[in-house]
Formats: sequence, structure tokens, C-alpha cells
Amino acid sequence: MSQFWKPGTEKPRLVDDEEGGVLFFNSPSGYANIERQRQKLPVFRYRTAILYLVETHATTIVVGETGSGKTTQIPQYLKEAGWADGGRVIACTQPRRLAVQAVAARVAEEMGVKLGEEVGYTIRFEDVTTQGVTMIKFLTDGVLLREMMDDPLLTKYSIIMVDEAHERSIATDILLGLLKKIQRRRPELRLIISSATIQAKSMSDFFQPRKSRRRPDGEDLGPNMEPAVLSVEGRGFNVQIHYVEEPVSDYLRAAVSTVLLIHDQEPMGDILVFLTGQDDIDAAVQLITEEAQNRGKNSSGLMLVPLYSGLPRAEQELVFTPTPRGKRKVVISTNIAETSITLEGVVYVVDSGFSKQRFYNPITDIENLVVAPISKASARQRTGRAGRVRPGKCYRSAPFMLILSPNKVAFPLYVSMVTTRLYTEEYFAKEMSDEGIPEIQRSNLVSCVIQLKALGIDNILGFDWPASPSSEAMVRALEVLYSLGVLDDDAKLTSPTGFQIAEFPLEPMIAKMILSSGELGCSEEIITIAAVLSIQTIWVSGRGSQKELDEAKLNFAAAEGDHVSFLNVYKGFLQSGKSPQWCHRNFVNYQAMKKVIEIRGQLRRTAQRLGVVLISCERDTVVVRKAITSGFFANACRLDASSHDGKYKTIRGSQEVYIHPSSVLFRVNPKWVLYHSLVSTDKQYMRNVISIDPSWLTEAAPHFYQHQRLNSMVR
Ligand SMILES: Nc1ncnc2c1ncn2[C@@H]1O[C@H](COP(=O)(O)OP(=O)(O)OP(=O)(O)O)[C@@H](O)[C@H]1O
Repeated sequence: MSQFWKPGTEKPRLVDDEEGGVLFFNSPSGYANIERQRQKLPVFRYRTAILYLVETHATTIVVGETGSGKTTQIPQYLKEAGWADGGRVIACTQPRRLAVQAVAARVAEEMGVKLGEEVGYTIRFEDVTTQGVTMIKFLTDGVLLREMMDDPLLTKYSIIMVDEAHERSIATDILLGLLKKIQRRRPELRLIISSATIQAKSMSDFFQPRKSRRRPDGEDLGPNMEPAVLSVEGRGFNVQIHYVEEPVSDYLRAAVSTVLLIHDQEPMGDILVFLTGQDDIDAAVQLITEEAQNRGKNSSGLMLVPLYSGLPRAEQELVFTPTPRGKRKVVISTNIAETSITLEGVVYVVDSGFSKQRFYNPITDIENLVVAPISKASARQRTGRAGRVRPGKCYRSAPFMLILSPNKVAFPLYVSMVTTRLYTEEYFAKEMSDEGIPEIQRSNLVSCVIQLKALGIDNILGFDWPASPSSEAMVRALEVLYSLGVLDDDAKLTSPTGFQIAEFPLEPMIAKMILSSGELGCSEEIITIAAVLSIQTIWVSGRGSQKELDEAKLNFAAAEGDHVSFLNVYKGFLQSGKSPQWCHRNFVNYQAMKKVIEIRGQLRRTAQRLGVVLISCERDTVVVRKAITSGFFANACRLDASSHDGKYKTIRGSQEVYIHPSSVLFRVNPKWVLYHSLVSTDKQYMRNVISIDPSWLTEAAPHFYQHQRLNSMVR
């Protein structure tokens, strides 16, 4: 490896252990062994300090190295100290679902209890807890926000630990603001804010109380409201960091060669590779397979495991299964594996230095997923996936920004920041931002605003944000919500529409299309479409060629567009008797279809509770598309007649967009279309597209589209 990498500044520091430097949690000696290992984690030495601070302070900020034991141990210490007595519950939030499930399973195993009983978890569409029994509950921050709609003061929780707070997802930021408010009403509620890479000072400033906890007569009003900050020193095992020595022109190829070099030259141990998205990951799997086939004996024995949020659960779980003897697992992941999780076999981390990030431009009203450089905090989290049960190595590389891997173009703003620098050690030290931009400052705020409104927060700009969103983005969101009929002239939730839409655990546009579908007589079809849109893909990836997949998709293609094609797949699946073989033959993902059925059932129940008539239109595709238009009118585009390359312009911002090659309407190019989301690669692509009649736009949102302008375009 020496010709490629030079060691970073950190020196190896092996921590000796009775088992020879390796902690085996699942060894036959079982529970006693787990207990011993728990006590060896750095956080154990701080057990008393943590419990004392939590007892005496309303908010405790815990900063400690990755792998030091914050997530898995602190909830157990709290339970042991009695914070879950008397039916109270200890909550621990995570930004990502995979982490919620993984840490809940781990803590249940450490405590020797069945998952779903004393230790449980809740993610969207899945609740694995038992009321009155569950004492420690892991959940996404988004789910905790939803719980506030029924219980605004979160009364069942004695302590809420907001873990991985550095990620600053929208849900985390809203949660932090609301928890601060709740604490004023419920001083007995304790908060723990934790992360390995959080700026403790700014978090502590945010939680500073406005008023003293003592009344003028000196009477104590409860716990100290000044936040306490605890720094947990020490780490599990050393991770040696290697930076790229020379510029690389393609991060994907660089990552692939690094994997192969590790496999050729380094002792056994699994590899975790961070890339940006499914397309990158699929390409890497293919490249590694081809390369390995072309190589000698030494390259056999690789077990490639992709990991991204769109994969069905059963496939995601493969990353946690033990690696067969003689094999080396290579997990190729998006940033879903970046925080909280422990993959036992991982010794090597390969970090491309990039991730897909959401960027919203309130001027054009376009939200995009773009490939952008990660922050130092992310890089450290990625490194921290090694060194958890044994020493490890992390290889950091990044490409020259203007020559990205095929079909990748970074957001222009970011390109200008990093055109001349690479992810060398110097780039990491001097140029990489410490933390990423909070998601709230780079996202469309429609879902965020409706959630706050539903919780009774009317003055959204005046809300106590850890980082304020832009007023332009806020105005745009209010405008869309007004046009959806969610807000009235006073920007209050309308009754019943606004409240009904807020009830669905879905984007407001999808919820609106479900509500309208009852009136239009196609709710059964629209609920199916909503369920499919809730998961990332129903197609199998990584099997066969793209051509084979495209051909399989053609069997279901509908001239009206992707949403109607989804109905064809769903119908075919039901007619096959929900057959896995049928799915296999048609490149349809069986696990994904099972999830669609499950989500569909839940959405039907919510719709029924809200009074939506459940009715089928027997495939009248006009009403189906009208219902979709009622939610997604803001995403309308018109084909640019002067261009011959399938260019569309968005109606609102006149932005250039194209139909994504994965869409059934690719190259069909109907004159008017609506899209579900945009993705930016070499161009701005619309994903999940239907053809529409422009008159449906003014019908659906007369305030949003000024009649005259649209009419002049139609002519
Ligand atoms: N599933 C697992 N298998 C084996 N060991 C595990 C597992 N989960 C956790 N551990 C062990 O427990 C340690 C602490 O993990 P924990 O997730 O609590 O750390 P953390 O401080 O929250 O890390 P991070 O900041 O990365 O989330 C790990 O370093 C590892 O040694």
C-alpha cells in the first residue's frame, strides 16, 4: 500500500485485551462476558458523573469519541438508576432508522431481554415496543416529533437522549427547539444531547436558560437549568488514518482499487466503503466483481454487500451477519452506516469524502439531491466505524471536484469551494468544514412548517431554532401549504384539511393526494401509489444488467407514466398470489412489495379514520392523475418545444429539467408532466413522472397558478 498511502499523524495505539485485542460480544461465555466488555468501554468510568449530572441538571451534553459507549450504555445506566421506574420511559433518538434498529437490538442483547419488551424501538410504519413494559425506547427523531401530536409534553418520558445531534437533521433541529420549550413546562424532564463530533459550546449556548431557576425569595425551582457539559475521554481501539497522496480523478475507481489493494495486502478483516448513493454503489459492486475476476487467486473470497436506505430490510440485515470463515465482507454503503452502528467484522474503512446531500433553492423552488463534500464531523464519524471491537485503518480519498465519477456533477456552490483542493491531509485539516450546513438551511420546508403548525407553533420564524431557516424558504413553504388548502389566510391550519394532512406520516403533497382521491373515487389506487413512493424502489438492483432491468420494467409500463406503472406492478404481484418467484422473474423486489402491502394497510387505516372514502376507480387513469395533481401541482413542467433533446421547463421557476432515464416516460416526452422528485447528476432529472392535462393545474391550485399565465402557455 505504501506507494498509494502515507500514514496520517495519528500513531497506532493498541489497547490490549484478554482476548488478544478483540472483543467478542457474541462469544459462548455470553452474558458475563458482555458485562465484562461493557465495563471496559470508556464511558463506564463516567457512569457516576453522568448519573449525577443528569440528576442535577435539566440538560447534559455528552461528547465522547465514536465507540466510547454513549448510545448503548447511557440508556442502560439511566435504567439501572431508576429513571424507568413507575412506568416511565427513557427515549433515545437517532437520525436514521437503521441505527435505531441496530442499537435497540444490541442493547436488548446486552440486557439479555427480548427486543420489543424492556428494550424496544419505533420507526415510521414500525413499532416494536410493548406499552407498560418497554423501559428503554430507541426511535428516530422524526417519530418522536409525531408522538408530540398526541402528547405535546411527551409526558411518558423521564429522559430524552438526542443522540448524534451533530447531524442536524431537520427533525433534530425541530426537536431541540421543542424540547427546550417542553422543559420550561416540565422541569422534571431531563435531556441528554450526545455525539462524538458536536460543538458542545454552541449546543450549550442554545440551552442556556433565559431566567434563573431561583425565585427572588430564594426558593429552588428544580434542577439547574444551565446545561452541563461532560467530555468522555478515551476511545476503544486505535484507527490509523491514511490520506491519499496524489489527486485521484475518480473517487469511485479510487475506492474500488483501495478495496482490492486492502484485500491483496492487508490481514483479514471486513471493509466498509462510503460512497454517495445507490448508483455509485451498484457501479462499485460491478467494478469490484469484474476486477476480482480478472485477478489471481488472492482476490477471491470477497463478499460484496451493498447498503443504502432503499434496500429492503432483509438485504440490509446482511451487513450484520457474521462473515463466513475465509471470506472478507465488503460493505459498500451510503452515509446510512455513518453514525451509531457497529459492524463487528469491520477493520478497514474507505471514505470517498462525498455524500448525497439535499439542497433547496427557494428562488427556483427546486430541491435537489447532489453529491457534495462531507464535513470533518462526517469524516470522523466514518472513521469511527472502525476501531470498535479491534484496531482498524481508515483510508480517506477524494477526487478532483471537476472530474467526478460518471454522471456526477457537484452543486456549483460547492464546486467553487473546493476546485483546487483534494482530500489530502492538508485538505482535511485546512479546508474541510467542521460541520455540515444544518439540513433546515438547505431544504424545502413544507413538511417542517406543517409539523410545527400541527403542534400549535404559529410564529414559525420566531421559533427558537438552533439555526434559523431562510425566510425565503419559509415564505415558499407557506405559499405551497396555502395552495394545498392546508393553511388559511391567517396561516393557521385549516380544519379539517390541514389537520387531516398533518395526521399522515407522509409528505404533505402525498397526504393531499390521498385526501383528494376519496372525493375523486380512486383512493385504493392512490394509497397504493403513496405506499410505493414511501419506499425507495420496488425494483431489484445489482442483478443482471441495466438492459435486463429496463426490459422487465417495460412489461409494466403505462403510457400515462410511472405512478400508473406502479399500479400495474402491484396488480401483477397480487394476481401472482404475492409470489416471490413472480417477483424474481420480473426484477421486482419481493421484500419491497411485502413492505408496500404493509404500508398500504397502515395508510388505509389512517385514511379511513380521517373519513376518506375507500373506493377503487377500476383504473380510470384520468382521476388517478388528477388526484396526484392535487398534491403535486407545484412540480409541473412543460416540454420546451424549441429543444429536441427532451428539455422541460418548470412552470414556476423556468428551470431546465429532463425526464430521468429510469422513467417509463423517458424519450416519450409528453407535453405536460408532473414529477415527484428531482435528482441532480449531469443534468436535473425528474424521477417518477406522469403526463397531465394543464387544465388540471388550475383546477387543483387556482391560487398557485395565475390563470392568465398558464393559459397563455397552454395556447
Ligand atoms: N453490535 C455490536 N457488536 C459488537 N460490539 C458492539 C456492538 N454494538 C456496540 N458494540 C460495542 O460497544 C461499543 C460502544 O458502542 P456505542 O454505539 O454505544 O458507542 P458510541 O459512543 O455511541 O459510538 P458512536 O458515537 O459511534 O455512535 C462499540 O465500540 C463496540 O465495542
